[in-house]
Amino acid sequence: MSKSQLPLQNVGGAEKRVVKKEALVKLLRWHFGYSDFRGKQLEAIQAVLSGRDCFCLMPTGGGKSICYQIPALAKPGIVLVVCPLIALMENQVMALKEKGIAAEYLSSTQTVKTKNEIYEKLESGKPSLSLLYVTPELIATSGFMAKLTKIHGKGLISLIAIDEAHCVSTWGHDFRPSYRKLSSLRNRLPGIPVLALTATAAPKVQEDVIKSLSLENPLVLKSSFNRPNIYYEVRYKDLLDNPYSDLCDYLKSYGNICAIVYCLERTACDDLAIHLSSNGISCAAYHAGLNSKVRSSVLDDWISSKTQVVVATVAFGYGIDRKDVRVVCHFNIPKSMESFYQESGRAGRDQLPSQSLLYYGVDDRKKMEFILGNAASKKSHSSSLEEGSSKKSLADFRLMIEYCEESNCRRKKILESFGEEVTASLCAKSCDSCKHPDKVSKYLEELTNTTNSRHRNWSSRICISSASDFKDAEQFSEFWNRDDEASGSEEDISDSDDIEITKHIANSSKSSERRIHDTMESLQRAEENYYKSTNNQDKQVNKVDKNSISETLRESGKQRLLNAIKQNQHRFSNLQIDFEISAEKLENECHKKYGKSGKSFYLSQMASTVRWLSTATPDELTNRLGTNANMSSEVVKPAANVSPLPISPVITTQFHRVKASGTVKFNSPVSQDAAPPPPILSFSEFVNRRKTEDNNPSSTTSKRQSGDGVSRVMEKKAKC
Ligand SMILES: Nc1ncnc2c1ncn2[C@@H]1O[C@H](COP(=O)(O)OP(=O)(O)OP(=O)(O)O)[C@@H](O)[C@H]1O
Ligand SMILES: [Mg+2]
Repeated sequence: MSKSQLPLQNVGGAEKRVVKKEALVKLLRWHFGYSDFRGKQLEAIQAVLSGRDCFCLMPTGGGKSICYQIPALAKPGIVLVVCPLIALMENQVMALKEKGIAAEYLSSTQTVKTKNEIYEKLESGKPSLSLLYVTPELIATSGFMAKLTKIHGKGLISLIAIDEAHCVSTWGHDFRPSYRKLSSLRNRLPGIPVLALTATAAPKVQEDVIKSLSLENPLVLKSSFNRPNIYYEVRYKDLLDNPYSDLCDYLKSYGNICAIVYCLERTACDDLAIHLSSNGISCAAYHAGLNSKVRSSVLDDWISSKTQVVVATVAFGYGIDRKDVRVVCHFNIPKSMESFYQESGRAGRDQLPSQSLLYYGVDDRKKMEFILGNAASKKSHSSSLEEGSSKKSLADFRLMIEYCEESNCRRKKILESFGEEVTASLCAKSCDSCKHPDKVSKYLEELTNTTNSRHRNWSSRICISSASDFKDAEQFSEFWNRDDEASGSEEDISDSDDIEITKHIANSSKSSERRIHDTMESLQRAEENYYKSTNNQDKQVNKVDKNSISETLRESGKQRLLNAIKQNQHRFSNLQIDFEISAEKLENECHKKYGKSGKSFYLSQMASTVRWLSTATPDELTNRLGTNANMSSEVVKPAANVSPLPISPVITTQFHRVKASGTVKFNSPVSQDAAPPPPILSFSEFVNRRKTEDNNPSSTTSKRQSGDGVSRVMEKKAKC
């Protein structure tokens, strides 16, 4: 594989040769459309490109992914990315492919055929891949490790990136036993730099990550964890007449904004989602109790703005990159400051004013204390390591209680809990305690009085309910399941969504191959049973009725596909197709394939078609409409003057990768002359401005004109 010609510069002596900033910025602009690097991104990229290990600590939404995605484009070879969740890998790979970057992931959810194709690519000796995403469980298997060693032997691995690296540490809030096995990568793939990335700032976790991954003299980069665009607020359930209605009014007061509401239990998600929906809020529930088809459709609808609010357990979150989440609400107190920071940090990834709202209730607090205490007492019978981590869970939760029950600055509390020293003025009245100190003090006083007067009732109620309700809560909430993860399974489904299967595998004492085989069989059996039951109409009349596809559903399906085509029309602008007829053809295809199997299969097929439309090339769309759906030739006419594929401005070898994937965007990146960032508006200013723009669409004309894009691309090509 030929080396790229990126310009190098010497820093502090001849040995330290780093890639020049200008060349990297060009790549960033070309592939991602961003005008410059943020925070410590550049330093991290330069470090790993020079062959140095790096530990990179950046806040949620800070842009950690770019730290390994740019090296993948700057240097020949594959960047191996270890990710904790399949959903996260899928999202990132899909987004990269949309940008014409050759990325793949390997997971147990893929078909054997797809996996084999990727393995063939890897073993071809000249893989066109830039990034390969894998689960930590896959890395732990001897079969995959042997493959990696072989690829490494051919000099084809350029970097190992460990995303969400705090999962390595038992001190972190999301410990994953399989992450600990990643230390073997250092010995098995010698000479390859390792980049560990996390948004978890506890010093103990940092030390543990560096040690466990055997990072050698790493460059340690730490950014401030402050999220200045998030306003923090706590509301007290015990002082509200009806917290459900309060949340409903709160969301409505901002109009049709995008939000995530976190609940502790699955049933609470369902109830709250029903309540919000019945009050006119576009919303859906998401948790591991729903089948994967439903979850996938909820996710699709939310990402494509069809639904605005998702009411979810912690199963929802990692790697979901919707930038315009304006509100993250915790309807129950989270288990630790780290979880709270990660989850609330999903708001405002576009850096615009956003809100974190936490509903604190004394009942919720007791429930969580009970759960954590229970876990601690179970573990006190196990190893001292586990016992230590359980005590830590209780101490972590204490910080969350303090966050809610103290009248001091909330932002300061968050940052100080991560060991960051901050001045009182940093907050600039962007939390309720700083903005309305008198009100917050009054509420806390009322809370103390209320809890004191209700204390006796509570303690008896809590004791009675604890035996039954809390046991149920343990079964239907998500966060502790990660601790129960199988530690040696072949390739566990790295998704909290698949807890049942993982647990089943963990409990089995069979060989790993046998376990995989069993899992595949049980999945197949479940699918066959589903088909049998839906086809057996005599016995299952009610089920089929419930599952039937109405004309209204089909109409809304067509509309959904039409919207998806329109959203992606910049890519299909060279095709002379009638969007409505195309949507109808695609819907017909879905209905023909899955109509008989029932609503959920039909919906999931629709969802996957929407996803497909977001990455399909004009040719792929033509083929699908032309052959699969018998599209008439009048409808699909490929334009005669299809523009040639653009060439990346910096690396010529990249051209082949881009061309191979065939999904180059014709829209050019943003202007090279970076405009100064707009002033940060207050949250209400921002929402009001959006409302005005919505009412006056002519004020926001589209800037994405493919003609401009192509000519700019051609200009760049000429410069090259
Ligand atoms: N230099 C940049 N300029 C503008 N936007 C950027 C830049 N780098 C990244 N982003 C955008 O910021 C958002 C957050 O990036 P990313 O998902 O990598 O964050 P993260 O640090 O991994 O967050 P999390 O901890 O939640 O996983 C993305 O939408 C990404 O495209
Ligand atoms: Mg990330």
